[in-house]
Parts: sequence; structure tokens; C-alpha cells
Amino acid sequence: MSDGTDVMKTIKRSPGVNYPVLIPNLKGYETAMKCNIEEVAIFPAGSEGFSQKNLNCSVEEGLKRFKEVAVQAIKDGLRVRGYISCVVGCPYDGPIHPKGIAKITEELFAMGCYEVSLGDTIGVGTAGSVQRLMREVLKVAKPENLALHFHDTYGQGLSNLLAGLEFGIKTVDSSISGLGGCPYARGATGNLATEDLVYFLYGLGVNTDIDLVKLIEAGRYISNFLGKMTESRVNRALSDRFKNHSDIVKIAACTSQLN
Ligand SMILES: CC(C)(COP(=O)([O-])OP(=O)([O-])OC[C@H]1O[C@@H](n2cnc3c(N)ncnc32)[C@H](O)[C@@H]1OP(=O)([O-])[O-])[C@@H](O)C(=O)NCCC(=O)NCCSC(=O)C[C@@](C)(O)CC(=O)[O-]
Repeated sequence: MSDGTDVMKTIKRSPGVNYPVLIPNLKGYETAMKCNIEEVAIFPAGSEGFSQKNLNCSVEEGLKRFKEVAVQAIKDGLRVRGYISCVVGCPYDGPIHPKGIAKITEELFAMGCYEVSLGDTIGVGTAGSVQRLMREVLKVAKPENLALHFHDTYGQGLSNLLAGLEFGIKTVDSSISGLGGCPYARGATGNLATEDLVYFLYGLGVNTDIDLVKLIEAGRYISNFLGKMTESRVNRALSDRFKNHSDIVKIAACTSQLN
């Protein structure tokens, strides 16, 4: 958490782009406020085990701290987005009951979150567990206020996404080339790769207005810069077989004509 200030001061922010900042407590909030932030991200865990590891406190204590942050942020005119980690499974406590996640979701909205992102942090979820989760959480929230945050550790990210989309959710978290992961979720890969997400949505006839070719090039750039193989299957497939831009354009056009 300590180098978040450097990141916020270094990045070139684009107009119209949201930069939510992970804030675990008021200390973090005071630090973040010096970086001209517009949106706060609070992130309770869905399990005691992960809460202890990720926040060094119980779920209840974590919610108390996040409430302090949310109340202050809203007073200061900032937006607050909620995340819940380990919504289907926890590396320490095992399977997580959807009722508990629904309760935390309710508490986050009560604190003033405009949206709650449901995080399968270790990627153990399946379409079945996402369906069970959605049925419970939609008893306390509307689909338009929820987001899906899947990690692809077990290769279930896109099928979990489809299960969530079928409940009317329209906001999905992803990361370019599947970067990310969490220091306390041993072995968990990063988020669903944005390239795979966009390709998948093209195939469903969902127009994302995202240029798949540029996305693939951005994924290639960051993977090379980090010296890390991309987690994106689409990027890997297109990069390996199609070295130049025009071939990728053909493929991208082909998917977008599928609609
Ligand atoms: C929350 C703490 C700090 C509590 O950690 P703690 O040890 O309980 O905190 P503390 O109050 O005892 O203080 C210990 C030290 O941390 C400092 N400290 C205290 N608060 C802050 C702060 N906000 N920012 C920077 N420094 C802080 C504090 O000043 C002190 O420094 P010292 O006096 O020893 O020099 C720790 O548990 C922590 O850093 N947790 C975050 C770990 C992390 O980065 N996890 C990954 C986030 S991404 C995620 O959670 C998943 C998500 C959201 O993406 C969705 C999903 O996929 O599930």
C-alpha cells in the first residue's frame, strides 16, 4: 500500500477514465487525498481467513474501517466503489456461502457504494457457483449496481462471466494481459484478460467500442516491458500466429462481423 502515492503521481491520467484507489483505512485515505483522487475503492473480504491475511483484521473490523473511509469520502464528494474478495472460495477458509456475501454487499451499499464488484480472488469459481452467488446477491442488489471481478486461475473466467451476464450484470473488471493477482491469494493469476474479454463479447455481438487490435498491441507492450508472458489466450494466439498488424485486423474484423 505504501507506494500508491508514487503510482498516482506518476501515471498520466486520461479524461473520462476512472482511477479508483484501494483504501484499507483512514490512514490510507489521508495519504490518497494528497494525490487528487476522485474515486475510492474499499475491499472487504468474504472470509475471515482472507480478511486476516489481506487486511490484518476480522471481516467485521474491516467493514467498520471501510465505513469510516466511505463516510469521509462521500462527505468530501468522492465516489466509493466496493469490492468483495473471495466471494466463492477462500485459500484459507475454503468454500464461501453466498448468503454471507449478500450480507456484505448490503452493508457496502448502505455505506454509500455506487457499485459493488464481486471478486472471485483465487479464480476457483465455476458457472454453477456464480449462479448460486448471483441468486443470493440479487435479493439485496440490482444487477446494474453490481460488477463481476473474475480471476482466471482455473480457466473458468469466461464461463463465470457468461453466468453473471445472464443475470443482467453489465460491468466487468479485467486487466490487460491478465496482469494482477493478490499477494495473499497464493498462486492466483491476475484478472480475466481484457483481450479475452473483448474478443468474447464481440462474439456475443456486444459492441464494446474497444479496438481489439490496439488492445493486443498494448498487451504485447506491457508483457514485454515486464518480461512476463501474457495470460491472455487471445493475445498469445494472435501474437504467435500473426506477426503483423494487418493479420490481427483481419481476425478482429472477423470476430466483430460475427454479430
Ligand atoms: C491494511 C494494512 C495496512 C493494515 O496493516 P496493519 O499492520 O494492521 O496496519 P497497522 O495499522 O498496524 O500499521 C502497520 C504499518 O502500516 C502502515 N499503514 C497502515 N495503514 C496504511 C495504509 N493504508 N497505507 C500505507 N501504510 C499504512 C502504518 O503506518 C504502519 O507503519 P509503521 O508505523 O510500521 O511504519 C495492511 O493489511 C495492508 O497493507 N493490506 C493491503 C494488502 C494488499 O495490498 N492487498 C491487495 C489488495 S487487492 C485485493 O485485495 C483484491 C481485490 C480488491 O483486487 C479484489 C479481488 O480480486 O479479490
